[in-house]
Amino acid sequence: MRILLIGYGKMGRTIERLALAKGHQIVAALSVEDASTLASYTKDQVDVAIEFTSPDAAVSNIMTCLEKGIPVVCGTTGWLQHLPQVTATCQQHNGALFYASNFSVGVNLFFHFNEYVAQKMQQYPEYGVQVKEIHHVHKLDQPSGTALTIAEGILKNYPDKQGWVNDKTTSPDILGIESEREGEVVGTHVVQYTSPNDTFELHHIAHSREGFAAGALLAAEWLPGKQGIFGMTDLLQL
Ligand SMILES: NC(=O)C1=CN([C@@H]2O[C@H](COP(=O)(O)OP(=O)(O)OC[C@H]3O[C@@H](n4cnc5c(N)ncnc54)[C@H](OP(=O)(O)O)[C@@H]3O)[C@@H](O)[C@H]2O)C=CC1
Ligand SMILES: O=C(O)C1=N[C@H](C(=O)O)C[C@H](O)C1
Repeated sequence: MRILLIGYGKMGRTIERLALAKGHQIVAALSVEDASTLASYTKDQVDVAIEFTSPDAAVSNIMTCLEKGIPVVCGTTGWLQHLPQVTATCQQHNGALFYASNFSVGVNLFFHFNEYVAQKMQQYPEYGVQVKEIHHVHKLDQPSGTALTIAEGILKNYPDKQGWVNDKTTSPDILGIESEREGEVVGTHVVQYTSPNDTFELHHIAHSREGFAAGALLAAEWLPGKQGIFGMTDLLQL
């Protein structure tokens, strides 16, 4: 497959390494300096684009790909408030977008179990629930996209909670998401249920970025030829 990498940082470089090992071709790897060249690529040159940049750059990059008819896999987090606008452009151009806040298979299993556990635990009000995420100090967005997906899975099972707050809280009306930035931590997510008598946790620790990159490549192999907006539940048997 001919892959256009948009973003050539920690994720872009990891994806490049795995893609070459699988026999794919990297048409180009664009960093900030090359951002203006994105519009020069056509669907005849590129089978799929993989976008891992920054919250500020993602929407414009996705829109350009959709307008040019290039299927795009996006892992950048922190831009979902613009999803309605992106969805409209995708429909208008009969385009294809694959987005996941986290491409790791393990985290997507975690998402699945998180919803199941929340559904059970909301029947036991003596347990308070909170989410915690820990990432490296270079991360631009907070809370992490993964923590927001986890929060969504909890909130849909806790109708009395009105939303989330990016802090620790003991309020029963709101879900607390605590964010910590520490060294080079790749990505750690915890859902904790605590009662006066005990605590139990769902805990996911990413040991490297390879799991994210492998999932993004699987999505990129799957997406060409499809139309619409897709996510990991379309790709994995969960
Ligand atoms: N969904 C998932 O599974 C995962 C998502 N992520 C998310 O992916 C994003 C990127 O992460 P990561 O690779 O670690 O970050 P990095 O900062 O290491 O890399 C981002 C790269 O994108 C470049 N860039 C910024 N704007 C543009 C643009 N307009 N065009 C082309 N390149 C651009 C940056 O250039 P410069 O360095 O010059 O600023 C940088 O090299 C983040 O939002 C992160 O949260 C990360 C891991 C997994
Ligand atoms: O910025 C990162 O590094 C990561 N970002 C994603 C997120 O915001 O959830 C996924 C992963 O945790 C690493």
